[in-house]
Amino acid sequence: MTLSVTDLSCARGGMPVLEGVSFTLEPGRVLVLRGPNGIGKTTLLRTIAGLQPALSGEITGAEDRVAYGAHADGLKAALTVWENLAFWAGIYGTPLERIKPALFAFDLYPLQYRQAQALSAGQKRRLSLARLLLTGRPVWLLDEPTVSMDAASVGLFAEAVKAQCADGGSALIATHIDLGLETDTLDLTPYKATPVWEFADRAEEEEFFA
Ligand SMILES: Nc1ncnc2c1ncn2[C@@H]1O[C@H](COP(=O)(O)OP(=O)(O)OP(=O)(O)O)[C@@H](O)[C@H]1O
Repeated sequence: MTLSVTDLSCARGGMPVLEGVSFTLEPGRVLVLRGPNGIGKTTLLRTIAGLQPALSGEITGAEDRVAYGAHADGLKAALTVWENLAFWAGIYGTPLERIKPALFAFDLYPLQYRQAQALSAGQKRRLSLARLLLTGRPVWLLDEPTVSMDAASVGLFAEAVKAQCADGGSALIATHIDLGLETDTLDLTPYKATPVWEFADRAEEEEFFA
């Protein structure tokens, strides 16, 4: 099933951020979100994930079909790597046998008994991404998934995305790096919302903050 976004407008902190965003994401495809810092990539992903309401527009094919991987790792610090994955499997009703392949996919097998709080930043990121494999969800929504990861880990991630797509899934990924995958690209720059209000000049801004 295709994820379809039509004429979507969304806000952050009560301020409109993006207006009139439309795209489709077909099964088997990867769509990379581009645009400068602050343009609204996170806001768009959160809106599609259902974590915040849209201002207007329509999203179809999301609902309980998406797995959202945020910037933050969102791990349970005191649980081991294996326990974190088991916790996640429990939430999604995924058989525990699926944990082992997820450990291998992100080179976490040797670390499986280590508490999450004792992992390096890149290892935490790998664990966070390994959880996606336990969701069984066909559409991945990922926000800067490769931050802190070395080249080998980025390669593992790219392989996981490829496998997800080969399995009929898809991924919408906000990233500034080249994943070395065949992807489509959506630059959000043209969809920047008209600001409700802006400072007329520097003097007005300085006066406001004085
Ligand atoms: N918690 C928040 N409260 C209010 N405004 C926010 C909040 N987080 C972000 N914003 C604002 O919302 C706008 C969109 O931010 P968003 O994080 O979606 O952009 P982004 O494209 O993901 O940026 P980046 O590339 O830096 O991650 C920005 O103007 C930002 O300053």
